[in-house]
Amino acid sequence: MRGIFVTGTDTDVGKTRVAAGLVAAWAATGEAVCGLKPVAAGAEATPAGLRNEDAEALRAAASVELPYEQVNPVCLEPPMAPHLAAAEAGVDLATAPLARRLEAAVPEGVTAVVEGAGGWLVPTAPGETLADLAEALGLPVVMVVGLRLGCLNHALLTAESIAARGLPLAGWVANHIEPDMTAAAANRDTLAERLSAPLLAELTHVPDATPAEVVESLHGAVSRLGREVLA
Ligand SMILES: Nc1ncnc2c1ncn2[C@@H]1O[C@H](COP(=O)(O)OP(=O)(O)OP(=O)(O)O)[C@@H](O)[C@H]1O
Ligand SMILES: C[C@H](N)[C@H](N)CCCCCC(=O)O
Ligand SMILES: [Mg+2]
Repeated sequence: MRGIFVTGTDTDVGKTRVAAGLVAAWAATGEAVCGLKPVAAGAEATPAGLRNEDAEALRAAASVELPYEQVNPVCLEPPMAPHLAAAEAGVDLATAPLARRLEAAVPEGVTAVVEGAGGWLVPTAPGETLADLAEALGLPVVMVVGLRLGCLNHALLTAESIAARGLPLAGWVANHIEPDMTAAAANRDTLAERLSAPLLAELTHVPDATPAEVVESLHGAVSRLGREVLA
């Protein structure tokens, strides 16, 4: 598969904002691009079936339209750890068949932006995590850092675990999820010094950012990823 896997330092750090923004920014350059949300926990019942808002946002940003079930093959209703929601629903989260489904869903020549769920090592099937899925798909990783107290440790642990699997960390995004984090810029600089991957973009704190505003802040990230990862 050609694309990137978007992980984050935690749940609620801005992975969807970044992933959907990257999809839209790529689409704006004329690229054939789609978003995928392999496993979603937290969904609404609709007449068409369960729908998760991350998957809907990724679909809405795409230039290549895929059926909902291909974008989000596993959609679980309760907003909780996915392996627990899957156990309740009797759903199997095994990596290998899920990776095969995703690969079959993305047409040749289409770039896929794959959003994880929660952080890097969120459990899936027994003994497996979402990191195994990123590895099975063979994708370079983009890490979204939600800038808040505690994120330095989370970001450095995540980067170390990505490297330990031999996956490339294509870059990271500094996301100002808090309006008034103390020493936000110094925390960003600390990570820039200690992570070997490039800082791809910085998203300022904007609670109700429009898609156009998010795209604007990700143009540079898309051209860098395009040159270095998708070339
Ligand atoms: N830069 C920002 N400024 C203000 N609010 C933001 C920013 N980035 C994200 N948010 C808000 O934070 C919340 C969480 O963001 P988002 O849904 O993208 O997180 P996530 O990492 O994808 O979470 P999940 O693990 O559930 O997939 C959303 O309400 C989003 O609008
Ligand atoms: C419900 C939430 N928004 C995400 N979909 C799932 C987050 C799982 C986190 C699991 C954990 O690391 O404890
Ligand atoms: Mg999300």
